[in-house]
Amino acid sequence: MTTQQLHEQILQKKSFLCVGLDPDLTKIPQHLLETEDPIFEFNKAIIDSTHDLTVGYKPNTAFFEAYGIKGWMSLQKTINYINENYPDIFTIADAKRGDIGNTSSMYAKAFFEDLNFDSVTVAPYMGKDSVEPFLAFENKHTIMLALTSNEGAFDFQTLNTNGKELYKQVLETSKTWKNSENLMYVVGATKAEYFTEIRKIVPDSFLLVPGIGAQGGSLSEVCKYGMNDKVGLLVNSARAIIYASKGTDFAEKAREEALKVQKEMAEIIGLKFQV
Ligand SMILES: O=c1ccn([C@@H]2O[C@H](COP(=O)(O)O)[C@@H](O)[C@H]2O)c(=O)[nH]1
Repeated sequence: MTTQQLHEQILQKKSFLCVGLDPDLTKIPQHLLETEDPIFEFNKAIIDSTHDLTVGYKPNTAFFEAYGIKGWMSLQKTINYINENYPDIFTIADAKRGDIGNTSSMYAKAFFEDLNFDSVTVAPYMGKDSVEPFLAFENKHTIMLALTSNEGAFDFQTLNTNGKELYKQVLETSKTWKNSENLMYVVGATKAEYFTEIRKIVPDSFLLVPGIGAQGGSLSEVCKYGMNDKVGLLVNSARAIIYASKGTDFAEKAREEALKVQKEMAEIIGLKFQV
């Protein structure tokens, strides 16, 4: 998927919501545990009930890898289900990969070719040769961690290195890499006050923004400081949507929560873009 197609879908759906698929067997409704593949059944129901309100799905691979080979198969079924039934929806493998180039190439193949995700999250710590193998894939996107939503982001990412905070250095340097037009960046919603500075460095890039909902970030603050003239944001929420209910009505309740976020987004888009 191109960023232009993503932008068009955002305007059409009046939404820049990305629903996080973080299935946890201790949290999903009891009745699903009797099915052959509870994780897939859970995801499928969430996807079917929210697909018109969201432009992206972000399965976090940890929540699949934790269940071994069965979890990996649930991930494959989930991405296939989205690609077959809702091919316009942007998919993100939240895997936070990155290694020496030779190994990164294999990670890129796994997520872009085998699983056919539109994008994958990558950690920048190992530098240029660890990220460029992901960038080589046409119409695929590499979403690099810039300033994360957690408290530990202040341990390293905001440290001053040669007169500049590390996350700014990461943003600036990454722009010089081959095929950098395929980059997007992760910026936490809990760090809304940093968006103005970030937009000075990457005015046109899409930002994946986790941290509204369960982590308490503010959607309106993120939009105020982070939105560009093409929206340029994919705002993720997982637990607040997918675990809105533990009962048989979980998919319905997930839709209600997603709708609340989408309505707020529609209002913001309407005000800013007169659509
Ligand atoms: O900085 C980051 C990077 C990734 N995440 C991931 O996003 C979701 C957030 O889930 P919620 O339930 O909406 O809090 C989860 O998969 C994280 O691993 C992040 O939160 N912050």
